[in-house]
Amino acid sequence: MSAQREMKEKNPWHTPVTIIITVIGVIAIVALVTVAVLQNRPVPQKYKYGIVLDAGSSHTALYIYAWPAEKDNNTGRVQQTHSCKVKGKGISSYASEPLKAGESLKLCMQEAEQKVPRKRHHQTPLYLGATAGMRLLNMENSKASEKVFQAVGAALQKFPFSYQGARILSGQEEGAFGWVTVNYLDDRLKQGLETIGALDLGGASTQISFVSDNYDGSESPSNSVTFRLYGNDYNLYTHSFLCYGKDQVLRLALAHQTQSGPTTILDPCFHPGYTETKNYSVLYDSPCVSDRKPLEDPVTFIHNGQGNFQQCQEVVKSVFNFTTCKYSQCSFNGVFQPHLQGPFGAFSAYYFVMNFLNLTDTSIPLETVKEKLTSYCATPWKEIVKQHPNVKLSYLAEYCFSGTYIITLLTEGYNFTSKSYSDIKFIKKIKGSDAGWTLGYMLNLTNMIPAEAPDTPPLPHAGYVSIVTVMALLLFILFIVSLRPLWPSCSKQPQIV
Ligand SMILES: Nc1ccn([C@@H]2O[C@H](COP(=O)(O)OP(=O)(O)OP(=O)(O)O)[C@@H](O)[C@H]2O)c(=O)n1
Ligand SMILES: [Ca+2]
Repeated sequence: MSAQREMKEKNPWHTPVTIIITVIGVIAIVALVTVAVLQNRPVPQKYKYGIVLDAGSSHTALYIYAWPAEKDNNTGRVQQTHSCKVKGKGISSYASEPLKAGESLKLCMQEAEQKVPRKRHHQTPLYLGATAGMRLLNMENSKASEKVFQAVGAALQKFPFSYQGARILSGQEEGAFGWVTVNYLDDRLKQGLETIGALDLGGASTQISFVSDNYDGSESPSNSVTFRLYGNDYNLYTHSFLCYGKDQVLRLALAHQTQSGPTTILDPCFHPGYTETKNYSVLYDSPCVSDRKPLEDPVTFIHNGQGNFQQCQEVVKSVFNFTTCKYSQCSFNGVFQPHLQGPFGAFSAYYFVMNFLNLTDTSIPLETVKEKLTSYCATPWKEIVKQHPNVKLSYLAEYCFSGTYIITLLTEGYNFTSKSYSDIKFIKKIKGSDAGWTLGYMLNLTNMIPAEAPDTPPLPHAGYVSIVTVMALLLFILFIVSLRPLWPSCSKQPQIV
């Protein structure tokens, strides 16, 4: 008995003071760890949404973007979560039946209603931006373009989103927002990295936008767009060539070959054996070519293919004017262009065409690309149709022309060389979001790219909690150690025998 009592007295952990301190300490640690764990458990992420309709000349596409609800201001955070291709042609093709332009959007809009959570519908901004097709219709018949916008606006307002209007983008906006999109998606803006130029090829216009160190915007100010994004200043060169999208350039090329009003043409840009009867009035029904219509022409002409890349390039070159330039240097049609500075991302029809032709790899020498095009264009139409049974014939017929146009536009038009050609990347998407002007347009209208870099806390939250926990533990241990004189065993003096 007495031995047991002696042991109890000697064990310092059995004194009331140390027991209380230990219990309090354990409770404190448990509380701290619980707080740290609770603070860092993954909470279900809430998202905000935005919808942009890209009303292009050839078709309309709807894009849904989403971003974490609390972090509107952070770069690289907005992502495309869904896209929908509207059935049928672009809204400008409904000039004579505007109500149908509105109706055409319904299916994609209903899809958007399903994709955006119901409780977010009312706060989801919805924009429609129209590009070159509506620019041309507006030039040709402004009343008709107004009616199309009215019909489209009325149709869009029937949906539960926050409709922000429909309008035509200027060529500068289209070019600049395409540039913002690719650089935002590639995380180049927030980090202040070297930017990527943007090359966009549509059906009715084409855009080139890039930052060049020796361009300050003073020469040809109409080509200059300045931005301050995340604390960095950008002086962007941008130009949009109306009528130089691939569908309108095809009209220009055919106009060049039908100047005298022939009944038959042998077109080097179409495959041998291709033959189609075409209507003069349809071909010349566009402000891009209407003033070139032959005075005396038959109703139709027979469009025969010949399949000769080199001669096709000559036809394509004829649609560019290289003779006038009042600036230090020009691309074509007397338009100023500073020295090219890569890298470049080339998207939309650049990608569709080069992807179809298996030519997206720009490490292939330009000479080899031309050889491949030469052999592709020379392939008989019958064989091309056989090789691609699932491709729409209207698309299929034009890839020889389109490939030739792309190579000619890049080299003769914009002055890419055999060397700088490899600075171009043909792309469709970056990190899951389509390259195009729509994301940049929405980021701008929702003020989601700040001019100044946002302040970031020096430590992430998890790091902060961990450090606090470790410090608290250390303090607790120090506290226990500092109480050592109170420990019963320590207070006893060693006995010298
Ligand atoms: N798989 C596809 C899809 C489209 N196209 C062609 O690509 C062009 C349309 O490109 P797009 O970027 O969609 O043009 P839009 O936005 O409609 O036109 P714009 O920007 O000029 O208003 C059209 O000539 C269309 O025939 C193609 O060759 N292959
Ligand atoms: Ca477009």
